[in-house]
Amino acid sequence: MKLSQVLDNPALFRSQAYINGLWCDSSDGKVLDVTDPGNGESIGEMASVGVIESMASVNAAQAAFAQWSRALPQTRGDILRRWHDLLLANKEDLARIMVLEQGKPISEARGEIDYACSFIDFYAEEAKRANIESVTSHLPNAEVELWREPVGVAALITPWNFPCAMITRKAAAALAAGCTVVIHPSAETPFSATALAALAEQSGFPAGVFNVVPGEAPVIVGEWVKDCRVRALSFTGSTEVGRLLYRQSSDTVKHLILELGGLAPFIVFADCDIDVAVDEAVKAKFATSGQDCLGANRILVERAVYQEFCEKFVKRAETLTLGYGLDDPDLGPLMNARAVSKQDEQVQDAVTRGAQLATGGKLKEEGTLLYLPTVLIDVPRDARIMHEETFGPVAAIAPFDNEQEVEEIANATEYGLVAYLHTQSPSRIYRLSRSLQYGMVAVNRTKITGAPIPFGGMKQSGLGREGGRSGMESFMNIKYICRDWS
Ligand SMILES: NC(=O)c1ccc[n+]([C@@H]2O[C@H](COP(=O)([O-])OP(=O)(O)OC[C@H]3O[C@@H](n4cnc5c(N)ncnc54)[C@H](O)[C@@H]3O)[C@@H](O)[C@H]2O)c1
Ligand SMILES: N[C@@H](CC=O)C(=O)O
Repeated sequence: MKLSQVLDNPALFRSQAYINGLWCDSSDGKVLDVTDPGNGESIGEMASVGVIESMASVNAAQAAFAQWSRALPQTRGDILRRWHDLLLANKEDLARIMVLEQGKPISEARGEIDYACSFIDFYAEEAKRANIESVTSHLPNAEVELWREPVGVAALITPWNFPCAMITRKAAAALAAGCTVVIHPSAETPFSATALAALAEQSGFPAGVFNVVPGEAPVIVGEWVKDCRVRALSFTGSTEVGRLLYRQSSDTVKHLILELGGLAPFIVFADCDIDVAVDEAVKAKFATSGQDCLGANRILVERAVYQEFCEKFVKRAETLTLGYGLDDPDLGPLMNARAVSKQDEQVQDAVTRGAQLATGGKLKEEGTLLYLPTVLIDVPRDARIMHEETFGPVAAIAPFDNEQEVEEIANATEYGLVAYLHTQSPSRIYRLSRSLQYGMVAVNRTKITGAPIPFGGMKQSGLGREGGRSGMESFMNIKYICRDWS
């Protein structure tokens, strides 16, 4: 099915880059073929632009910065608000675009549009609150002020698993702060990005403020990292590419926001409500077919309730439906064949090292990307799945005997994005919330994200925060003014 055939609003189907308020093809005519992971069919071709367009996007964003950064915050907020309203008005079409290019179930896609909108809503307000701060002076006859000013052009690089929300979480914050943006979406999901650009154009962002540049990532982003005019780089994606961009940005000392991979521990103590813990673990593992940076990668269960938990979890996993996103199953397909191979490799490795495969471990049907919800139990600590992000529907469960042991297992990783904890003991909640080396700790629940919170990780899960007040401050410099009044 072609994307253009499933939209009520055909203006959302854009197959070109959006630079300086104009839609453009690649100067060398290159295109990307985008396929539906649900059936392998081509849904359309997107312009795959190169160095010329990448540089042009920065030229445009730099030229637009002077006016946009000086616009009243209320004006920026009003335009963001119009963008928000247009996204909501086109929610069904945006959700369908996402299903066709990413594969997720339509209910999840609709949920993502709401989530994406919530960031624009939040920052349309927050734009007005970049207040000047007065500091009580430490010097005689001096007035001390801190001003918050936009850093300049911001490069935003986003992954395929949340094709809209990862863009709005960055772009709304940067635009509210007064930055102009150049956005590079993943090659797997460029149509969501250009649909957002079509709505941004309609909202009235001046030319050059909002640019979307699809194509080969190393070519496009490679220009941006070198360019001194790009003052901030906000990246969401794998830790591997994050490390590369960190190195590449060092020559021009950019502000960096890195939202990288995770290896979340999901810790279940015997004193918790096991049925709740099972329900929450199923959500934390299988949402978006496990293709979520917050996905529960290691499910660690206290030995006294281990067997009960495993039986209930396996039963639940086996009831989950798997199918085509528009039919709204519980799980959709994986993004590509590489993701399928990774599941197979991690399952094989765990089994070879002594884990038991309780269910799944293969595709629902050969030739598809529909990987069965899979549960491995008694997974040994040296298995790959206990150290490498799975990013798929394979759950790894292992027992533990005491708090000290589980804390040590949970922290024995380079990652530190989110940890889940299930226990009724207030003192244990307090102790572990302190000692878990994670940027976010979810206690007796799975859903914790939203526009007002500072999303982000520690260690090699990233730098800086997105969302909330800190999300906007990431795109601002503090200028210190000291005035003599004697
Ligand atoms: N922490 C978070 O908020 C968060 C959110 C979503 C996804 N993720 C992570 O993202 C990963 C999955 O997404 P992905 O497969 O799209 O990640 P990825 O790192 O392969 O790609 C992310 C983005 O980087 C671009 N990119 C790829 N290679 C590049 C290069 N050499 N130079 C410049 N840019 C390059 C891609 O085109 C894409 O736009 C997982 O590791 C997941 O945990 C993190
Ligand atoms: N699930 C995350 C995105 C990571 O993949 C979120 O809620 O923002």
